Amino acid sequence: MADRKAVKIVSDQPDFLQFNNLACETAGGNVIFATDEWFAPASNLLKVLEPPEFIASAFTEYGKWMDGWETRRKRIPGHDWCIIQLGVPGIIHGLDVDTSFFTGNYSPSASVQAACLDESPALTLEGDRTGMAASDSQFEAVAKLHSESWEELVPVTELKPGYSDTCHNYFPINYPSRVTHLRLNMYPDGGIARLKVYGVGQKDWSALPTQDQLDLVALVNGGVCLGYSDAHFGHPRNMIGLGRSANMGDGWETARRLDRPKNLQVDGKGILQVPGYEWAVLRLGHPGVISQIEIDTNHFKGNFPDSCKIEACHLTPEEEGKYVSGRWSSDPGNKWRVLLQPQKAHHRHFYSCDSLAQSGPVSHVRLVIAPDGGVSRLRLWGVKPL
Ligand SMILES: NC(=O)NC(NC(N)=O)C(=O)[O-]
Repeated sequence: MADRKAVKIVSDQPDFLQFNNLACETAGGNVIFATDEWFAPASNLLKVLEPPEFIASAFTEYGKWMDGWETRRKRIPGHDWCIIQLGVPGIIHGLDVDTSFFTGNYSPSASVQAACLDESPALTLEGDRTGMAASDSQFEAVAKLHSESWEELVPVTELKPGYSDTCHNYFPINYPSRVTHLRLNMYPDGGIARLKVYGVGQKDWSALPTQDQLDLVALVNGGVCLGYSDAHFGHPRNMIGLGRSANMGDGWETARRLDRPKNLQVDGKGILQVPGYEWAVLRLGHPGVISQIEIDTNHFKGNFPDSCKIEACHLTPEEEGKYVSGRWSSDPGNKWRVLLQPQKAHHRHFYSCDSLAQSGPVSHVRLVIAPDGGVSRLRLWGVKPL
């Protein structure tokens, strides 16, 4: 089941939660090694479409079925750890070590290390439920090559147990370097439901020929959502994920606006005349001139928007700073230029756009949907400037 839980930003939540999850399975994240996966596999850490669940009656031949990574009660020296390859390498701004439903068996402490292993031989290691010693030595052989590369992101820190009011263990991260791999250490053993790695992808744009068309807002190319008016059912960052969306949970979906007129009217183009709209602002991975737009409302069948419009502008990092204090908080009103006039939006649409209207490269876009609804994907094809 898709995550239909309301995405509600409450004031005591950290700002970094707005960024992309660079490690989740839908972004291509992968656990490449775990010291022990007796009760539950470490790959569960990266699930994103399913929030952690607890099924009281579910048991496996290994013990109680748990939705997370859970190791044995350790009876030998050492601690448990796993290596995660990020789906999208980038700059990490925060972590959520989520212990949901691990109460009498949560990991009491954890630490996180990071590395940039772009140039490394592929790490293709396998843990299993019984033969950890062999896998450990296999890993150590490779890890030795890189032992100097691992930096501490989070020191050994006590975790809170997985009750609904304590399960999120948030860690703001201030680490300016690009990360490709994380090592999650549990001290000494136990369970963690999910690891969310919030950040922004970083691509080597210098290696890309300028004439190449690229989806400039894609998660893998460094696109990021900076703010939105509403994300009740799904966060706008989902629109820039890989491929077509998996289901309705893998898209931006707002609540129904309450200011919809009681009797709806349309204009000459069939567009609803409504006072309200919803918006999401995204920063491109690199400024560029956009020539093609894709707006896909896949899976949103009874709840696609009536219309959508795209505006764009160019902001320097300093200018962006004026509008983003933690989150997108004010708006460069008069800087927006219309890139796509209001269009009906009810399936997968491709639009050519007028590069002249951009009068040069743009760095930010605002998708405006009216009155409300869901969009599964937004693609903005263009070229970076010469
Ligand atoms: N009831 C349990 O969860 N027990 C054990 N864990 C699992 N998954 O069976 C444990 O104590 O670690």
